[in-house]
Amino acid sequence: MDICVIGAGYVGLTSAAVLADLGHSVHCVDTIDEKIKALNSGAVPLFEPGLKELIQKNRSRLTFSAPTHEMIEKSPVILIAVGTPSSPTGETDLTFVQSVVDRIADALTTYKTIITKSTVPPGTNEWIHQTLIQKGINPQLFNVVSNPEFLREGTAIQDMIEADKIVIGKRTDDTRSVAILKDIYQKIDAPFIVTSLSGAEMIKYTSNAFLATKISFINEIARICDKYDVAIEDVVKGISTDPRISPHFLQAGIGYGGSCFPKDVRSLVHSSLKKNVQPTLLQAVQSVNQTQVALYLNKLLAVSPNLTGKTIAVLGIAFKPNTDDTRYSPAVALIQKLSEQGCSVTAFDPKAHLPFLQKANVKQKPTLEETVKGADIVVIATEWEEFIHLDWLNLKKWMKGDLIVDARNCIDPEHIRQQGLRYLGVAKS
Ligand SMILES: NC(=O)c1ccc[n+]([C@@H]2O[C@H](COP(=O)([O-])OP(=O)(O)OC[C@H]3O[C@@H](n4cnc5c(N)ncnc54)[C@H](O)[C@@H]3O)[C@@H](O)[C@H]2O)c1
Ligand SMILES: O=c1ccn([C@@H]2O[C@H](COP(=O)(O)OP(=O)(O)O[C@H]3O[C@H](CO)[C@@H](O)[C@H](O)[C@H]3O)[C@@H](O)[C@H]2O)c(=O)[nH]1
Repeated sequence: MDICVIGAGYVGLTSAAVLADLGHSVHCVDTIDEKIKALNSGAVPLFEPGLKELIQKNRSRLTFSAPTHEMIEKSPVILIAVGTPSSPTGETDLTFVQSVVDRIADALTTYKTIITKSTVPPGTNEWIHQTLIQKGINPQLFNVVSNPEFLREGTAIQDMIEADKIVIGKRTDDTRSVAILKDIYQKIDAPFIVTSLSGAEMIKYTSNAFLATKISFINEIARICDKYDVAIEDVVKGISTDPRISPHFLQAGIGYGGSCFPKDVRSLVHSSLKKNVQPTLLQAVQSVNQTQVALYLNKLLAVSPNLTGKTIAVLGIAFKPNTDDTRYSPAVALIQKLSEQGCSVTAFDPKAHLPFLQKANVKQKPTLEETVKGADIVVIATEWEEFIHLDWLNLKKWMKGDLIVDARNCIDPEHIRQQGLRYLGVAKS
């Protein structure tokens, strides 16, 4: 099948590569010229494990270009994967979706299945349908389908190919789309969940809000455990054998970040308030998360009250391991807060770059050794494998001080102490 994927970001590129790998002919378009140039020269403008290789493998079925009238006109299936960021009020900014809808309307002459993969608030897909009709498009010429994406950065390809479900939201008068989507995804062995347009939109937000809730819940429990000298890991181990709880998404630390959880919880809060429903629990989830970085900073200040003039090495910039994405990264927020304390911050990440212009007292270093050399304190802010399995004796030699702050609960305090270093964490005995 000929598919036009609009947007060459994490979701668009992964979708394009996976759909090409499933045997479809895919045209991936983006408005950013440099991205298209990079893709056409064999580079991938973001880091996602396996993506470059999958694109190379399927290059004969994959083209990259600016969004042209012709590209949209000739594709019977259009997949929208553009960004849906937060506006300052928390409401989802649909500017990119709106511009795609305008472009589709200009090129819609033959029947099309318009699939929305971007995460959009309840009511958006129906709005797309109505907008196209208002623009004079015959409703017989298209169907709008909500097909939210559940991939995680770092494991995007596997998550898409081994999906635990494929959610399809459609209008009741749409008799064509389910068969078309089943055809597109026929090689993926996952149950289809067919629901209304807003039902699919709500499934996506509910999934992210539930996972964010688990994280804030365990972070709150860790705060209590910290006061009673209880290791949070022991508590998680103790509760997670119960299948009703499960061990997943119960890793305590500096909180959730990334391009999805913060903005999607905000958006759901906004959608809720818009209909006069008080989102008490969702707001509490946000409130815990927004104070996690300060919790770690205060722990550090309790041990080392004056950070002025100190050198702090922060290991990790990305919002989680195995990605170069720094959107809403708690590690970046921590670096920012530390820099405001008047200390010198050196930062290192295997893939990510500091998003803000480096300040006089904040420097990203190219190697671990250069980052840690002369540091009074080392903070693990993103749990990359290589930080979990550091050669601590070497690290100790490079450091001036001896304090290790584990902001991701990812290292063994006993092991650190055995190397002659001091360990600081929340709810770690
Ligand atoms: N990143 C994830 O892990 C993830 C997972 C599931 C769902 N989502 C959702 O998927 C959507 C995309 O997320 P992302 O992280 O891939 O975004 P992104 O910001 O990485 O990429 C979006 C791309 O769309 C392009 N674009 C914007 N307007 C365009 C237009 N009119 N025509 C062509 N291209 C255009 C941008 O230039 C950009 O390259 C969002 O709604 C997000 O919430 C993201
Ligand atoms: O137990 C945990 C699990 C995660 N996190 C943090 O939570 C954030 C999000 O992590 P993760 O969910 O692994 O990454 P994303 O790539 O943002 O994926 C989420 O957001 C995507 C976009 O909507 C969805 O598609 C995915 O299903 C959903 O997991 C990161 O900062 C993690 O460090 C924790 O603090 N503790």
